[in-house]
Amino acid sequence: MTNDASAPTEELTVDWFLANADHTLLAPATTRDELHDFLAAARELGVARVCISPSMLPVDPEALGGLEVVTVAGFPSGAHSAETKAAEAALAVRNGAREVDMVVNRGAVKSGDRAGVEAEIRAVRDAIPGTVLKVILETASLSDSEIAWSCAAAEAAGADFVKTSTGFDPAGGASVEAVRIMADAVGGRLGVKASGGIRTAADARRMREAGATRFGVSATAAIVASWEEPAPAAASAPSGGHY
Ligand SMILES: O=C[C@H](O)COP(=O)(O)O
Repeated sequence: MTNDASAPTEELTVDWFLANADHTLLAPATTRDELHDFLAAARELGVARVCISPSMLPVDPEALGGLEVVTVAGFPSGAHSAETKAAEAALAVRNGAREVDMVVNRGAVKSGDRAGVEAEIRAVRDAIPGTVLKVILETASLSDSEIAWSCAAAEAAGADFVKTSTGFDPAGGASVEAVRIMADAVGGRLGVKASGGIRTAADARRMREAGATRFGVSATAAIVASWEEPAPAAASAPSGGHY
């Protein structure tokens, strides 16, 4: 299964987390040297995948050292045309991306344009057949009902995952509540990627318990370092956001 949408029953070990984390570097001013250091750290951490900006592709296979490349389309606003997102995704796949995380058109979601949302996701889906496609909803800016029907649109359009956040929305990143709504909406048929503001192992565990099957994280080293720490008594929702 491409979306690892299995129910969250297995123990959340650090190895499972590393196998299901997209170690992320999407800061717009990232330099080539910073990318090089990030990839070296990713190999050291033992993650399976890195999520980087499409302008960084293709990546020297030696620098990748077996890491799979995830990239983004229409990032971070999502306000690009469907054609632009589809072309960006197709180019990224030609440049070595194995998975593409597209940002949904939030204006269309806010307008209640279910057909338009589904059509743009399908446009990207059709542009990259056989490549894992995730749909970023930017859930902190959506109502519960908007999250739920957007997930249904993503499923109908053939996406493999729904994903909470870009990590760049001032309104916030992933929340337990949003992940739960998404997991309920896709019912295990699609994966659920929690991303944005996940900073500790306790955050990751809460997301997993809510139904996350994948994590988008830039604080991967800190999460791994905090793995054996006791969980804090009070659950705090990650705030997310780089701005
Ligand atoms: O897509 C992934 C996010 O950009 C990661 O957000 P983060 O830097 O808050 O972990």
